[in-house]
Amino acid sequence: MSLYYEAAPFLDSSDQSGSLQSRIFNSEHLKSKPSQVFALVVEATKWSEILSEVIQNTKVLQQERKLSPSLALLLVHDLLLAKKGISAPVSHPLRVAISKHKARLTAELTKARLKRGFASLTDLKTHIDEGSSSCARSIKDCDSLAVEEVYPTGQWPHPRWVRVNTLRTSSKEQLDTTFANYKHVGSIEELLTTSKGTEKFLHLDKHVPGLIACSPSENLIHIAAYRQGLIILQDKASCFPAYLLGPPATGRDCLDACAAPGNKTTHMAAIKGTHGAASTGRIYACEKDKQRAQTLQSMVTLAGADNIVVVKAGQDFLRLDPIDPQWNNVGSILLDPSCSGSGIIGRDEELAVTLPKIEDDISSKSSRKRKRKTPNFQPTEKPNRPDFGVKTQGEETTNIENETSQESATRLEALSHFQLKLILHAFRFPHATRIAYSTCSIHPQENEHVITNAIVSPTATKQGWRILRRDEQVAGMAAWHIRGDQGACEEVLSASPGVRDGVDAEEVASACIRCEKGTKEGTQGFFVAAFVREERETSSAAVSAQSTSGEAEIDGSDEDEWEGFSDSEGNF
Ligand SMILES: C[S@@+](CC[C@H](N)C(=O)[O-])C[C@H]1O[C@@H](n2cnc3c(N)ncnc32)[C@H](O)[C@@H]1O
Repeated sequence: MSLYYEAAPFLDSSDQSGSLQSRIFNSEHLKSKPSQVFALVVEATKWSEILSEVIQNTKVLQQERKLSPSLALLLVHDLLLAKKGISAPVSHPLRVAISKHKARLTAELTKARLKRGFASLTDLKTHIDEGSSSCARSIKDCDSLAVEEVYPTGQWPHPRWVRVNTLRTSSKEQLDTTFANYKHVGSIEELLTTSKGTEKFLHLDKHVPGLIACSPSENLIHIAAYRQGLIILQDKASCFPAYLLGPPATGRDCLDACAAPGNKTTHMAAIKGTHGAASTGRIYACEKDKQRAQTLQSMVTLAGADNIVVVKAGQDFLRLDPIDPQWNNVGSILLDPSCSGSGIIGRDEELAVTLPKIEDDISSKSSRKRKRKTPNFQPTEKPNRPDFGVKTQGEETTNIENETSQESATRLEALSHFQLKLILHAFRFPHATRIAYSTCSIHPQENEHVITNAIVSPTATKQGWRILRRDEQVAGMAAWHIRGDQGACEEVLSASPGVRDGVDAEEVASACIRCEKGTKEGTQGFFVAAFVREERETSSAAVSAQSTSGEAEIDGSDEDEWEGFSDSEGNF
């Protein structure tokens, strides 16, 4: 019997006894692999709202009488979204029945996507993944099965992270209403391994205020609190940058250099909002991509942050003039630039679909760049890639890891330069005293190397920037146990001896915060660090003079060399 015939009853079933996975894995009638049935049902469920609309609009069910709604949903899912397409021979009646409608189904999916304001299928996928999960609620009721059998990748499932939007509500209010029927558990591990019938569980995060972890199977995108912007689905690691940056002194402005889709922007707004709307200052949110800026604007409005956030649609951060008087009040800058996205859970498939063009852009731009000039501060070209203890690192195949080592080194080098360039530009805002830098990459080339290169740059020295040490960080971030890789910092320092005395690799590494993916912490792969300097009076003339010296080879390079990188980001 076909996989689809076997999976369909699980979609139809009103049987809620036990979790979906226990019902599938304990079924005695399956001929297909239970893990395959389980993955298909979970994925199709995540997409059911949109695909049902697509199926209805194409009137496929009226024309293909042998298809039930569930069968059609499963088939359309695989036809339009699965990497390998439909798992049946070309002549299989189900495959024939659905494939002949492919053109209309694809067109309807595009319409459904645009109607929801998503510029690309990748954006929609990210949104869907944020709103649901391919992981099961619990593995406890599958005690007899190895984790690998339940989760074929061997990874721990990813909790559903919820940030309470304190611009619109409070944690107490949400715990008393939206989450009133949830039982509290003491750790993520307990959350991921607890299941009792239909009972719901949550864990209050110990590191970021107002952050809640729910079971992976929790589908919150349909609930009122989400639709009204009271809660925001945001991965734990993605909440670190705004929290680490910290609420700036009241009245000071913030810049979010790379803002769309806006999770960190609205988190910053929520932190600033606690000062009271009148005295918060503004957040200027730059987004180079105009379409993504529309998503950003919608998110800002939904979050109730319109009175704090000013969206600069189509604005390239690198084209802002730091000494323009309009930025005189900017005290903090958040830099969350485009990156390889190697830390994102479920990234592999997405990359395979979307990255070829971007990779082409990066490699062609970077080879053009090499012909022109060599920057003073080159991120180390071929660093040893340390093992950060990511459980599944060997199994992860991001596009970068699939490339030849020369291709991936070239691409990472290009990304590193872009990221370093953003930081050096941020250093020039004369009245800024804090900068947070983050990526959803696990590669040291985009993380420790960039941070250390920035600290030893002439701009950092002249402008007085240094790393924000662990002991100076806000309590939750100082307490986080996974820190940066010292060896990676040492590589950069040893390549630039004497450039800036007093920079200590151990101190820099411990100031860096890392998150690993696929572990019991329930985070994605992520990196964040912050820079700080004392408040000082810097005349515009002095800043201007400084900005034209030093690392001009980096900062003076043609802006268009950096075009093409803007979509390689991971968005949470
Ligand atoms: C990793 S995403 C940012 C995610 C966002 N901070 C969040 O938490 O929702 C990077 C974004 O930066 C934008 N971007 C890239 N280069 C930029 C530049 N030079 N100026 C402004 N935006 C840029 C990209 O278009 C992309 O939307």
